[in-house]
Amino acid sequence: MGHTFGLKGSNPRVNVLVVGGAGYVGSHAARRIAAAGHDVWIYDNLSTGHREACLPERLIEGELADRKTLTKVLTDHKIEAVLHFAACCYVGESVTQPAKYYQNNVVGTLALLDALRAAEVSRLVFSSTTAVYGTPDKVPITEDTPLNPISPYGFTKRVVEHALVDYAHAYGLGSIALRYFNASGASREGNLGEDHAPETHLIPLVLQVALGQRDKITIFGDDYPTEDGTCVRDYIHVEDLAEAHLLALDAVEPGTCNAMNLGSEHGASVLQVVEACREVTGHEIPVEFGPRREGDPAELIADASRAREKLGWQPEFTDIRSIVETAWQWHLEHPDGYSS
Ligand SMILES: NC(=O)c1ccc[n+]([C@@H]2O[C@H](COP(=O)([O-])OP(=O)(O)OC[C@H]3O[C@@H](n4cnc5c(N)ncnc54)[C@H](O)[C@@H]3O)[C@@H](O)[C@H]2O)c1
Ligand SMILES: O=c1ccn([C@@H]2O[C@H](COP(=O)(O)OP(=O)(O)O[C@H]3O[C@H](CO)[C@H](O)[C@H](O)[C@H]3O)[C@@H](O)[C@H]2O)c(=O)[nH]1
Repeated sequence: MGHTFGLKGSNPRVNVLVVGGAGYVGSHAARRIAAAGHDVWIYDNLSTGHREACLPERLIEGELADRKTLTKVLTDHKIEAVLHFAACCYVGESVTQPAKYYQNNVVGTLALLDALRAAEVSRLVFSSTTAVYGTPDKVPITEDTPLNPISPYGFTKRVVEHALVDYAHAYGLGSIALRYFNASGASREGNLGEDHAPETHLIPLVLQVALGQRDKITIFGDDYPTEDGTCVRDYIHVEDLAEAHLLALDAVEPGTCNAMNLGSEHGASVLQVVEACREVTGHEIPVEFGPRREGDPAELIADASRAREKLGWQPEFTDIRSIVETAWQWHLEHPDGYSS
C-alpha cells in the first residue's frame, strides 16, 4: 500500500475529528490516536457518552445532525480525517423505536457526510457492526458473507455502508467501515471503560453480579446448537479496536471504500464468559437460564484476515479471561461508572 498520509506517510501529524469520541469505543480510539501524535478533537452531544472520558479542552459539544456546526468545526480545526462512532446502538430498542435509529444513525450520518463534502474532508473511518450480517449461514464470517441485517439497528449501519460506496464513486470520499464484533474490556490503565445506561452487554452485567449490584445473571437460552447450548460470540478488546482505528486512519485513501471485520477470531460461549468472570473475580456468580432473546444468532465469529492483511492489524487480547481482567479492574475502581 502506498502510504502518503498518516503516521507511515509524509504527514505524521494529522488533524482528526472523533465524532462520538466521548463514548465507550470512541474514547479509547481518541486516546490511542492522540498518543500516536495526531491532533485530536472530539465532537459529541454526550447523549450516551461521558465528559470524563475526554480531555476537557478537546471536547466540542455538538449534534451529529447539525451540518452547519460540523462544517465550521471541520474548517476551523483544519480537520483532515474523521472517525465516526456516534450512533444509537441498542439492538432491542431499535426494534421498538426504529424512527430514533433511522434518524440518528442514517439522517445524522448523512449530515456528517454533507459537512465532509462542504469542508473538503475526504477521509472517514466508520463504526459498523456484525449486526449487518444478521444470522449468517456459516462461521467464521468474512466480509463476503451476505449482508442480511435482522434489526433496524443493523439496517441503519448497512444503509450507511451503501452510502459510503456511492459517495466514494461520485464525490471521491475515502472510507473504511470497521465491522466490530463484541466490543469488550477496558483500558489497561483502568481509567476508561464501559459505562452504558441501561447496560445490556453480557460482560459488564456479569461483573455487576460480582460487585453485588445484581443477584444473578440470566442466560438467554441453553438450547442453541453450540457445544454447551449457549450463544457463542467473538469478544474483541476495546484497545485492539482502538489500534485498528489508528491503522485505518493511516490506510484510508480518498476515492476508495472498504469494509473490514474486527474480531479476535475466537469464540466464547455465554457460559465460558461467566466462568472466566468467576475465575477473575473469585465470586460464585449465580446464573439462571431464561428463554432465548429474540434475534440472537447462535454463533458469531469473525474472519478478520482482511484487516490483518490490509491494515497490518493483530489483536493482542485473544482469550476471554484477559479481556475480563481489564473489564474487572475498571468496574472495581468505578462501580458506578464515570460518576464514581
Ligand atoms: N459496543 C459494541 O459492542 C459495538 C459493536 C459494534 C459496533 N459498535 C458501534 O460502535 C460505535 C460506538 O459504540 P459504543 O459502544 O462506544 O457506543 P456509545 O453509546 O458508548 O458511544 C456513542 C457516542 O456517540 C455519541 N452520540 C450519539 N448520538 C449522537 C449525536 N446525535 N450527536 C453527537 N454525538 C452523538 C454519544 O454521546 C456517545 O458518546 C457505534 O456506532 C456502534 O454502533 C459498537
Ligand atoms: O443478560 C444477558 C445479556 C446477554 N446475554 C447473551 O450474551 C451474548 C452477548 O450479548 P451482548 O448483548 O453482550 O452482545 P450482542 O452479541 O447481542 O451484541 C453485540 O453484537 C451485535 C451484533 O450481533 C451488535 O453489534 C451490538 O452492538 C453488540 O453489542 C448474547 O448471546 C446474549 O444472548 C445473556 O445471556 N444474558
